[in-house]
Amino acid sequence: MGSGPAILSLKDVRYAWPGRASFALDIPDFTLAASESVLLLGESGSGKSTLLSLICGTITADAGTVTVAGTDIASMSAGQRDQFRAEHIGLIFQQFNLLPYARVLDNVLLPLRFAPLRRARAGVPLETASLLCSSLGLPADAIAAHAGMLSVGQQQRVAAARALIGAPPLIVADEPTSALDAATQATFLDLLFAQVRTSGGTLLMVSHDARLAPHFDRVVYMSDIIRTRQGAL
Ligand SMILES: Nc1ncnc2c1ncn2[C@@H]1O[C@H](COP(=O)(O)OP(=O)(O)OP(=O)(O)O)[C@@H](O)[C@H]1O
Repeated sequence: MGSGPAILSLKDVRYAWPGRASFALDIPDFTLAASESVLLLGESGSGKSTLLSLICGTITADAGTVTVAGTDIASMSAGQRDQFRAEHIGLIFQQFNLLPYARVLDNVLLPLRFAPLRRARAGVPLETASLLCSSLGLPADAIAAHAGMLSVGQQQRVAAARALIGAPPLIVADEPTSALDAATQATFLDLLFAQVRTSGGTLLMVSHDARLAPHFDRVVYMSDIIRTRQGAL
């Protein structure tokens, strides 16, 4: 379990998608301590991805504050938020979002292009990228390939390496294991956790799959942190 200052804090956050009166997110208090791993469980449509978008600053709250690594997301311009996200947040998307025609290592190095501080933390970037890939269980021939040539499980590992490079303080993963069987999923999580511990980062993963729970320091249910108004006017 993590300790020390909060790496993520949401206070009295409210958000409604423009033109979508039927869904509103209302989060009184949600906090992650530095270095903890948290699984956020919720049903489809409960607002997990919306919450991640608020944390990443791709959307901004209608009310309340979202603080990441001590910075209030709303205090920045859109451009500053993009820069801040690149420096501080490692993202693993549901569909991985790899560039299929780019080499695996170029995919892993991509976040560093827009984040000089993160790049500086990555040491010798190409060596670090290669080491991360092999630590996450990618064989040498896969590391040398174009990302689009890899299996789903291998692409997931590339996506994890891309999120981890340069040790961002917050790693955010949107159901990255949903396409995989339970054994492959467990192996991946073990490798991911080992790397997150090495980097000292905080991991927030959202999922609807309660079987992942034993891997995490803490499990939080969307229903415990949100007040939603499904079907409200
Ligand atoms: N870009 C968007 N524009 C408008 N409405 C959206 C958008 N993204 C999500 N929503 C709406 O917000 C609500 C919550 O969706 P969200 O994707 O956050 O849930 P989720 O828990 O991540 O679901 P899933 O597990 O299926 O991915 C839904 O009613 C959805 O239709």
